[in-house]
Amino acid sequence: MAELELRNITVKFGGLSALSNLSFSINSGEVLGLIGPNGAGKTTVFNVLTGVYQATNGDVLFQGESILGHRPYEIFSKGVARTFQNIRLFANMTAVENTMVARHCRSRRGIVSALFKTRSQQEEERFIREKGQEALDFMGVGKFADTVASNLPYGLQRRLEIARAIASEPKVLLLDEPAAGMNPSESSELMKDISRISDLGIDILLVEHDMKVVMGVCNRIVCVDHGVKIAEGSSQDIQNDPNVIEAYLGQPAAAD
Ligand SMILES: Nc1ncnc2c1ncn2[C@@H]1O[C@H](COP(=O)(O)OP(=O)(O)OP(=O)(O)O)[C@@H](O)[C@H]1O
Repeated sequence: MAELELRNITVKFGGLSALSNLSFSINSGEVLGLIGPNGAGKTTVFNVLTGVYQATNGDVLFQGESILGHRPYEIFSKGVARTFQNIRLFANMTAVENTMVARHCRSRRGIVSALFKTRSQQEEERFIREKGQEALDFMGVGKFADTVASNLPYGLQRRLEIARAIASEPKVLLLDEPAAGMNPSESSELMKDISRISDLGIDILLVEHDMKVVMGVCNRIVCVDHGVKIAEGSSQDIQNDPNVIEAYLGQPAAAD
């Protein structure tokens, strides 16, 4: 079943079509890779799926219902979480506070109980902290719970960003270049993490330039170039696809 779907999406910036009539879906239980050369439109896809950009044409469906025109916070609350190409943590908050902010989207208490710190509010706050700590533990950064985010080394900040997304208990997680800046051993750890996240029942859309990571963890891959889908299939199909080879190398694959 399609969990999150782009249907005939076009996004224009002035005269430039960043996405043209693009359709694909992230299905239940899968890790879907989205690849393409620089400027192909991958981040624009994330911004459309999360309500940051509005499409010029087409529809976006979450669990079969249109979420077109919904605000980013509403889409996040429905269960679509993301990480960013350039890490965007709350730099002055501790690691656990970062995860707690994300978890608050699942809070049942209103503003009144928050203001008056009612007993039920205090209990819920404790619960939110526990859930945040669980997400940190899951991503292996539990012992840094009380460290201010900006004081964490880069690799741990990347892990914290994923922990923050997981703390919101998403149904779908969009990862934008999570291996950027990682060394080979960190990116091979990341591959294991992505599989463990998938095992939690979270569907994943992975944008990544590190092909070893993409080919290693994705069940299926979509390749875009100049905002158009040029190939879709298994990692093997994609590696052998002449359109993909041409998009990356700038010329058709040599015939035998
Ligand atoms: N806010 C914007 N205003 C104008 N043009 C934009 C905007 N966002 C993206 N673009 C353009 O849309 C095209 C697609 O950009 P996008 O960032 O989605 O590509 P990408 O595949 O994520 O690239 P990269 O791999 O380099 O991150 C590019 O030509 C880019 O310059």
